[in-house]
Amino acid sequence: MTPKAIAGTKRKVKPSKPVARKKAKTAHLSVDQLPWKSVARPREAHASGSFDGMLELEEVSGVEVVYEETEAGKIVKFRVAGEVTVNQEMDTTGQERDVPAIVDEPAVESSTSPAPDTAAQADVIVVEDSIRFDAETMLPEWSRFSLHQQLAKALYAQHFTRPTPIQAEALPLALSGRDVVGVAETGSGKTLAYGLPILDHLLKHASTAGPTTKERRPVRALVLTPTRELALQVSSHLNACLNPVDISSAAVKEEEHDPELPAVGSKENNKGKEKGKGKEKKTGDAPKKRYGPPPVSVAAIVGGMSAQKQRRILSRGIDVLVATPGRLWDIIQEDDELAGQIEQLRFLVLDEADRMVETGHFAEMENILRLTLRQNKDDEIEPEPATELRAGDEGVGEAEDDKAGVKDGEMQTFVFSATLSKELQKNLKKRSRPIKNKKGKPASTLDDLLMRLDFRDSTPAVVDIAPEGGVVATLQESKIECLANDKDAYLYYFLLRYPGRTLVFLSSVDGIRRLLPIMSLLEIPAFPLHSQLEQRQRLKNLDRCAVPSVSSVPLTCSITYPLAFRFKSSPHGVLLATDVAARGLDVPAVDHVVHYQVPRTADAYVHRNGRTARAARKGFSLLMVAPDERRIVRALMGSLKRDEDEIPEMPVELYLLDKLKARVQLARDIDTAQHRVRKEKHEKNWLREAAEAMEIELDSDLEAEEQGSAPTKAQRKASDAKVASLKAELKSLLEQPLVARGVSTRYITSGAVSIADDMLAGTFHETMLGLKKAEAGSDLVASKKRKSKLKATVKKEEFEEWEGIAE
Ligand SMILES: Nc1ncnc2c1ncn2[C@@H]1O[C@H](COP(=O)(O)OP(=O)(O)OP(=O)(O)O)[C@@H](O)[C@H]1O
Repeated sequence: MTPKAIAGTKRKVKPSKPVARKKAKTAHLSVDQLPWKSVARPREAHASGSFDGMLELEEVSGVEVVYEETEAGKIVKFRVAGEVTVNQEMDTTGQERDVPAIVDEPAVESSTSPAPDTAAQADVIVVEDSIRFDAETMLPEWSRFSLHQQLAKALYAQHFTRPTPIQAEALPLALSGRDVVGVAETGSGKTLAYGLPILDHLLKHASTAGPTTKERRPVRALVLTPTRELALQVSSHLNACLNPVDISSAAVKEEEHDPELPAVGSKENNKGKEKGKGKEKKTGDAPKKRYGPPPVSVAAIVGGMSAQKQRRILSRGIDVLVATPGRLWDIIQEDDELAGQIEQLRFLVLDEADRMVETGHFAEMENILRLTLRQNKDDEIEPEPATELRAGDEGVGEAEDDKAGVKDGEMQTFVFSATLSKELQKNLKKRSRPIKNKKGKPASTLDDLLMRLDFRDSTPAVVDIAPEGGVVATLQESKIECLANDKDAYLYYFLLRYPGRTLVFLSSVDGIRRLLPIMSLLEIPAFPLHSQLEQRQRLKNLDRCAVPSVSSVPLTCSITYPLAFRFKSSPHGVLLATDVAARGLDVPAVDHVVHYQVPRTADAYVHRNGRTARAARKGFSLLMVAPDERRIVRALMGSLKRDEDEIPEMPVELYLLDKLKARVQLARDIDTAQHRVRKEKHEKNWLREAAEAMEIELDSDLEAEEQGSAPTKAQRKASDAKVASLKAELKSLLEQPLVARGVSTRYITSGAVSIADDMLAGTFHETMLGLKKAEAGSDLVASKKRKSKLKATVKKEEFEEWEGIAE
């Protein structure tokens, strides 16, 4: 096969095996040397159950498989898209044959990012644009950062037209070599705020950083995250910025977004320069794919991954390693080379640093951080007095003084979270030791941990743009004050009244185990997520509630995702979760967060709420408050410097709630009856199995006792009948329509409330007849108005009824 001429090639890379160069047009490599590409999965794909526990996915594309009959047996040939042909010869028994390696000259995309000279890295598809990409005009809001062309294209392709506020504040600092402590609201794009400077540096220095063929690519950046899910998410978020991008299809998508934008190649577009939009210039026909080494690689190494896979990833070389501290420390202990690389890091990131200490990773974190300390004490810089940067401050983005910033080639440190206390930020910046308690210990474990960071910057820049009180502008909060026993009914009401993807936070695994069967009996599609589930099941359940968001689907990438990569979308999915899901997870389009139990800390409240209202989307949170939790709410709001009455109360149609309470009670009765039977069976089996395992015979008295306490056949029959009758009763209740007070379903235009108009307008509620279809947030606004009118007329004492119950 003859490779096609490579049009527009700016630079050619020497073949990794010079002997074979130009002797043939084909490459004979082992399976591992095929151009495997780590698939940058959409963020929610970390949740994909379709992967059955696979935490990393690689694919090889553009490879044609050809079978040839030869005298020696059947040969399998892998033909790679016209540029390189990779032959893997096998006989019919599947034995690989040793064929000399011959590699064609791969093309690289840009002269600014020459690729390392290594065959192991010849595994990325380079897309030659059919239109010219001009960052200045196509992505003007990012142009001041002069990001590497690849990153600009990726941002364009993902329709990230402008930086988010934290990105706008942190990028200039990080790009100019400062250490940065970034605090910004949940879902505000912190990952790219630290990720883009790292990738930009690595892409721009790819030529000098390139190792030789035999060397393992050294880890240049380490991102530590508290959970596996978050590590996988960060890795795929960063990989999405490195994926080859086909700008022509990105431009087409852009047009879909903005109807005013002329079609690529249209007359208007060709006049683009004058019009100011659609300035891309067509330079050819369909985009061309070619193969070249990846200038930068990002991968996650987390618990649950096979050792073999881990070794393969590491041996191939990772520039940006995203890891959880526990697993990373395990590997470091057995891998001196990796330990050496961690000592030489160019970037260190702590994402959600405050959670890291909560999850009990303190010891591993401490060990890893110790590796990043400077060996030579003389290198340490005297800390400067602190000056805090706020959005809008002059001088943001410029070095505060001549000494600020890290020396060339030294490690830059980024610490990001949505919740880092002001006191801690100040201490970090001044690098002063935290205030100690009476026993001489630091004020908090987090203080202690962060004080172990060896910032190379004399004055790490602190960018704190977290909103006052931790509330994201697009989030609407609400609360329901009710008895603890009524929470199931109120939750059920909320889920029926406001269908949507809902994340319900409970404080214990037992709570989830109790609620799950009740929800299931009430036909609510609920899934559990907690630490006692297997990782695979956790990811699967998360997936069930996730759908791809527009920004996360690689619409413009030249790589097509495998078919298995389908999402089980469930627009009304309900996830019953503990705080395992509270931090960092970017599950797109979560409509509501419900705090079934009041969180114990203000940070937990902020992070739980942060699972909705992400990336400037609207979101809604509901706090369910039992009388004994009011005290906690008061303290929680106090520590956020807010007034507890600020959170408006959710309106509830009490007439319908009563009907739902009856259903919930039945579901509980059924569950209790079934649970009793399950428990009896379990206990009986347990005793037998334990006796069998110990090879002992059950004491005859014990057996008799067991026989005596065990339900008789008649009793079992009676209990089965009871469950069946309760189930039938519940079924009939579930079949009955929920009709609001005063509504006549027989004569829809009559009755105190006519539903005819709503039916004609299509605004009627499908499950709750008589109510209008509404978003939780809009109902809240309406009820707020209603309440303020009422307030003018009704005596204050009447509103204080609740207070009476609470005290
Ligand atoms: N400039 C941008 N424009 C539009 N969307 C963006 C931009 N940058 C990031 N996003 C999207 O915003 C979402 C949230 O980003 P990210 O997960 O980084 O938030 P975060 O601040 O780290 O949140 P958390 O504190 O909850 O971890 C992601 O889906 C991401 O793709």
